[in-house]
Amino acid sequence: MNAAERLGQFVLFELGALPYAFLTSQPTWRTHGARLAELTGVRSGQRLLDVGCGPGESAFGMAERIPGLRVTGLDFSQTMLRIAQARKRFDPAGASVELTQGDALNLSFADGSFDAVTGHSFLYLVPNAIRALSEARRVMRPGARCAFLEPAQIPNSPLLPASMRAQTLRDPRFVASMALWRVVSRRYGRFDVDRFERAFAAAGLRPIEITPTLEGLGVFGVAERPKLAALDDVDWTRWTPTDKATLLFVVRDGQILLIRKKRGLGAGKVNGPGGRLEPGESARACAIREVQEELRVTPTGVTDMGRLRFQFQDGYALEAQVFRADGCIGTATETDEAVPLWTPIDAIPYSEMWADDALWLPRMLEGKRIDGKFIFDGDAMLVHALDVRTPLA
Ligand SMILES: Nc1nc2c([nH]c(=O)n2[C@H]2C[C@H](O)[C@@H](COP(=O)(O)OP(=O)(O)OP(=O)(O)O)O2)c(=O)[nH]1
Repeated sequence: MNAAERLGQFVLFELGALPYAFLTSQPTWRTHGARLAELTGVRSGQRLLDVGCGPGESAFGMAERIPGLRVTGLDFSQTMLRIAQARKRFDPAGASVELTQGDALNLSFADGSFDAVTGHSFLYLVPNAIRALSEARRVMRPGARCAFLEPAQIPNSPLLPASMRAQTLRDPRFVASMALWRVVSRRYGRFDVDRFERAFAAAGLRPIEITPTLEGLGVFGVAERPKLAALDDVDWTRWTPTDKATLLFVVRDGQILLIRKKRGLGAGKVNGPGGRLEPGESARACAIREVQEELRVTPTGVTDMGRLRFQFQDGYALEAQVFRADGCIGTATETDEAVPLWTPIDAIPYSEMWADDALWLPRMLEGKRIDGKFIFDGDAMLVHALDVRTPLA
């Protein structure tokens, strides 16, 4: 960005923040913001990211329309956010909205961490709309939708249609906000069906609907992050798990110590003992602690046998480090977490285990190191890749 562009941004987003907040604090702006949330199909309890939230009118409108929705409003302008913070205190929906400063072209949120992304008058102002949409796609869970309201490209039109000008006395702020929208978007660019479709496609989003609004001055663009269907649909180089967990298999005298899991992820299934890492804990320490907690034994001769990466369709991602032990101290005992199952190695009940276990557990028991990637939809394994290596002596 050159000096003139930086100055333009400062004037628009910092100096202009207060008048902008004044003009956009009106019911029509709020209603359109709320409509954006509805267009994504997001529900109570889910998380929505509103990019370029400005002074927050749309974000508050969404939180009000869908009670229980957890809205994160993001903007890069300190002044806009300061105004939004002040308004949050007295807005009836303020408590459901979290405000954060950030760059929409480089979001600091984890992959798949939102159920919806919205933007009101946002894409037309960012220097790179495709980059902004790609980032939105990354932080959306597969199958989630995004919705944007942008000024529309309408050839040879007057500044405002006569019907809108006629509302000036009744709703001067709304009419003024529309006039400002038209003037600023003449300089920064506008959207139509074609531009939305091209931008969505370039960002890997599937268009759902692109419809005019505001008497033709605005256009809603709604798109979906396609569900995961192939391993390449996940960027494994940037992949960060929501949780890290462990699995540990004690193998002694031709038998393997399995459990019938009583609670947590995969309850009811047969598995190895294991669980999620506590803050600051190493994978090895976690694996040993989980065996102690679940079966009241302490594993000995513990070896790291590799890792498994699970990406779930709903956005949850789990990395599990797998360990093997050649013995344990104590007698495996039932707890409120697990029932111990000493099982002959040739009678492992794979049909009662996670679908992927039949792929890698036999290889691990042959002494091979494993590295697996899996995409799951609930309990169903959709695709997988397994790398098996003979460990160095
Ligand atoms: N064998 C196998 N284990 C899996 C698969 N997917 C998966 O999450 N697991 C394991 C890894 C973890 O040991 C366990 C999930 O952690 P957990 O729910 O037991 O965690 P936790 O003990 O911390 O539970 P909680 O206290 O939070 O309830 O499930 C899989 O596909 N195969």
